Amino acid sequence: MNSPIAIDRNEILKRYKPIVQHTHKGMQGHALIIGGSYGKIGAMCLASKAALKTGCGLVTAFVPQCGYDIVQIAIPEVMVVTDDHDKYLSEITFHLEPNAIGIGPGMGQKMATQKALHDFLSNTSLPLVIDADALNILAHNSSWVALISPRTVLTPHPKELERLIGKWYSEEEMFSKAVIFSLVNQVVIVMKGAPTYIIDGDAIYVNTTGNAALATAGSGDVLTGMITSLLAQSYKPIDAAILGVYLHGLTADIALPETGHQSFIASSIIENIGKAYLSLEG
Ligand SMILES: NC(=O)C1=CN([C@@H]2O[C@H](COP(=O)(O)OP(=O)(O)OC[C@H]3O[C@@H](n4cnc5c(N)ncnc54)[C@H](OP(=O)(O)O)[C@@H]3O)[C@@H](O)[C@H]2O)[C@@H](O)CC1
Ligand SMILES: Nc1ncnc2c1ncn2[C@@H]1O[C@H](COP(=O)(O)OP(=O)(O)O)[C@@H](O)[C@H]1O
Ligand SMILES: [Mg+2]
Repeated sequence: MNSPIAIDRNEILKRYKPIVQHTHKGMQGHALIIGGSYGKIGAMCLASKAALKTGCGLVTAFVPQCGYDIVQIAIPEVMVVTDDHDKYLSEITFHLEPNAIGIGPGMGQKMATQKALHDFLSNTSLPLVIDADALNILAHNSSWVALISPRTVLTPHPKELERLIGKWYSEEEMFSKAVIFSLVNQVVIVMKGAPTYIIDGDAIYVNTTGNAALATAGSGDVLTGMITSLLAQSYKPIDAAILGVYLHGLTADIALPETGHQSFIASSIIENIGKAYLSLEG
């Protein structure tokens, strides 16, 4: 196994692209976030707001109908498109041209949603982040992994990773299975945890930011929105994954002296994205 490359400030400054003065919202990229189900629309609010606060110009959320008012009221800056079904996704069709898509937060695993994911993956070649229930559906239907476009970013936590690549009995075996999965399927794997590793073929990166304050509901949903936003802003998938994971962790390092571990919540990540960016400029 290659020794991991540390994702530190130096690595980030090689990749970070400051905003150009004469940009406009149409140039900043349009992110589409797909997911949500009855009782889990919050995951979509978090991911969509995080996408906006990471800098893309436009964000649309695709949710079941029960999510319409919730997302519109929670984040007026986000546009909303709804599925025909009230409580879960049943068919993912939209008439927009996003630059990147994130799919999975709060999506659930109903049979109709599984079929919708299958049809969606068969028909999209846009830069993509796959998270949460979309990963779980892929794990149940392993042949569908072949439908994923090359360079897609997968963001499993340890349980989701295990469902996807199977059990491991040592850390070495975990890395070897993840590297093989990445090579065979040509995907970037963000192995979330403490620390988070990023696997891009046989290249392995380890993040240096973040702390236990991130062990809170919805912090992965926020990360999905952040990486999707960076993809929509034309970052290469590996750079979007590296920068997204670094900034996400940095928010918790910045906020910790004020919030302590306990009162830091997923919304605190979103609130501190601006300070995390500013620390790159200094
Ligand atoms: N407000 C909302 O709308 C929210 C909605 N959400 C949405 O809910 C959906 C389900 O997502 P989910 O991740 O909670 O469920 P699931 O895949 O069964 O995994 C849970 C199990 O995984 C494990 N595990 C996790 N982390 C681990 C670690 N670091 N290290 C080790 N193990 C770890 C742990 O297993 P255990 O240790 O208990 O065996 C745990 O019990 C999804 O769509 C998501 O987007 C949530 O984001 C919350 C906010
Ligand atoms: N102890 C910890 N130290 C650093 N990061 C952590 C820790 N616990 C969780 N995280 C981070 O928080 C996020 C959790 O993601 P996930 O489990 O998908 O949350 P959710 O599904 O609730 O949104 C990941 O980015 C993970 O790396
Ligand atoms: Mg998650």
